[in-house]
Amino acid sequence: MLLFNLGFLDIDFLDVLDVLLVAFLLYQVYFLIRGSIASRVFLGYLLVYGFYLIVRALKMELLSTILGQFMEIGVLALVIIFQPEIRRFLFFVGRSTNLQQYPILHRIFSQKSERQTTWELQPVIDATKKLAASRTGALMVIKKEDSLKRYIESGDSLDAHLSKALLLAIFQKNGPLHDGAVIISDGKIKAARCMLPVSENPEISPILGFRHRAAIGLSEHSDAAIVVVSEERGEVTLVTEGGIHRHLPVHDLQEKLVEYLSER
Ligand SMILES: Nc1ncnc2c1ncn2[C@@H]1O[C@H](COP(=O)(O)OP(=O)(O)OP(=O)(O)O)[C@@H](O)[C@H]1O
Repeated sequence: MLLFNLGFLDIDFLDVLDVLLVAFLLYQVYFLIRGSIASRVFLGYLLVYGFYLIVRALKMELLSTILGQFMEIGVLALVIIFQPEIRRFLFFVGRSTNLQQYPILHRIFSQKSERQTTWELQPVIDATKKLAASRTGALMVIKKEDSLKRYIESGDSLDAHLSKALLLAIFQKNGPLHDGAVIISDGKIKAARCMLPVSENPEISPILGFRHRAAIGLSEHSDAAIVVVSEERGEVTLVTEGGIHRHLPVHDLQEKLVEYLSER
């Protein structure tokens, strides 16, 4: 269906839709990679691509063949370079899809895990209170739906019953297990000394160091709830995919944790 004619250009409905979709996709890509080194690589690739289109339109055979080959390899190179961003994008798309609407998919993809109850979370709340009061740094990950297998495997396996005493012992300043994160799932401390992915988001306050960046990094890759106790300031922070809640009084932490972990 022809919409309008611009001199030598016939523009129909599908062309307009095509341009709008490309613009939307480019904006999403920009949104995902802005501020990172990847954004400069992407800009460089776009410039070379623009140059290639001009060279091809001018029918400069040799140059367009060379650039054409480069573009083909470039797509593969882009997939490798942007692997974390692509993963984040697909994760975001997958997460935005409410599986509850599709019972069969929900049954296939949702892991069966016991819901954390207030009672199960009590040791985390009590330990957080004590850790914050004594300004002992801590990083505690509480599993929701997404598997945290690779992060659990990065640490020392414990599979121990969750208790306040054990959490306090783990995060003791000179203890062998205090570095890294503890991962809690189904009322158990699965592992300690776990390594989390560090967020590269340039908008994170410079006041927050690696403990907080690791918590934010994990929230970009999973739906886990992460509790951080700052060693420097003794403040409590809860990080979830929904955002960062800083300066949390302990009773607010409990409320927010229960609310977040029980919502689907
Ligand atoms: N990628 C990571 N995964 C898990 N734990 C990490 C990671 N990076 C840092 N940590 C933990 O954070 C500690 C360093 O915290 P750092 O002082 O840089 O962070 P911070 O956010 O400023 O916290 P604080 O306010 O407690 O000082 C490390 O000793 C380690 O236990």
